[in-house]
Amino acid sequence: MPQATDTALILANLGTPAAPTAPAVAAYLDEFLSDPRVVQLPRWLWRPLLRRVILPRRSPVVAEKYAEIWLPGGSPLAVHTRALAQAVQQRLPDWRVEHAMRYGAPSLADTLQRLRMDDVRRVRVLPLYPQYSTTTTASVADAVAAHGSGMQVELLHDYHADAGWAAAVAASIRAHWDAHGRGERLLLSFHGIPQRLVDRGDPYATQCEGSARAIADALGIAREEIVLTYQSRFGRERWLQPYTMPTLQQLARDGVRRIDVACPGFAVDCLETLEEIAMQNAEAFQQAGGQALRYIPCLNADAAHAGALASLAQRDAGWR
Ligand SMILES: C=CC1=C(C)c2cc3[nH]c(cc4nc(cc5[nH]c(cc1n2)c(C)c5CCC(=O)O)C(CCC(=O)O)=C4C)c(C)c3C=C
Ligand SMILES: [Fe+2]
Ligand SMILES: [Fe+2]
Repeated sequence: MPQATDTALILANLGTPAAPTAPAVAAYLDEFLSDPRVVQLPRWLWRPLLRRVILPRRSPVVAEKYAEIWLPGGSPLAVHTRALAQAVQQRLPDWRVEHAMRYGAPSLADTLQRLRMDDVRRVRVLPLYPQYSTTTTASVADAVAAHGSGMQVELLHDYHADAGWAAAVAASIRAHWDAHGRGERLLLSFHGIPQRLVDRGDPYATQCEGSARAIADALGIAREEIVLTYQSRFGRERWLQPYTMPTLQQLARDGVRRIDVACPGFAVDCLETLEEIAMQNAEAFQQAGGQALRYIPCLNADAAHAGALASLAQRDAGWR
């Protein structure tokens, strides 16, 4: 078990553009989509396609989406990740708690370097992905392996069925029900990944299922009362199904009027929750005949979230 002061905890998140502008989004997507953990096409084919076709077309469109959700303090993902790290720091006064991004700033490389300069010897890296995926968690592991030399660095694999985390998610759903009444359905939407990766052994889908079960248990409802879907498909190949948007549209056509949607695969709110779910999917649900999609925010810097992560950080099991 790590001891005081010479121990640090890094909360590692995906990263986000520095500004809601096409050049900043292009720089971010360039780094993100060049990661072979994320896109597995051969480099000679993918690099020119990305640089010449995808970034010029996609960046201005995506920049407008970021502009719609941008906060005074920056991108929501950055603002909430920072606040979460501060909340965890308060619960771990003997640790040094930092946050870092896999893509963009503050980078994992710079953060590890700063800790090394300050003679921190033990670092625990907690990827802010409750469910393990090769596309996310393993990519953080790659960066840590590349930049974590000279220190004892441990990484948490996942916390998809952690009781404290599931209880925090359940409490946020209950609070939403108390404030707004319970909708006719509860839908949990997770970020998708290509089905191909799951077929090759990525445990992500199994862990998303496990999370839904843990959240149902913590809510005291049956798993069957939850609809589980996958969002944010990128590219043309088959991703994990069922897809979020067509499922919502079908539910509306089937007569569901009010639906509650939470995104427990995202530790903090970001483009994929605030724009894709709370704006785009909410509109599609209404256009298909639904009355209201009520989005339940991510845990963000909630006390229960910070408490669950602080207790994970201190635990002996799960780190390697
Ligand atoms: C929560 C886990 C995530 C998994 C798994 C994941 C896989 C994955 N994502 C892409 C492509 C994109 N994702 C984008 C945004 C985005 N993705 C996650 C999380 C996961 N991605 C988050 C938290 C965000 C939001 C970032 C923010 O700034 O708010 C984007 C960028 C937006 C866009 O251009 O649409 C892309 C692209 C792939 C290809 C993939 C697995 C193969
Ligand atoms: Fe993504
Ligand atoms: Fe998206």
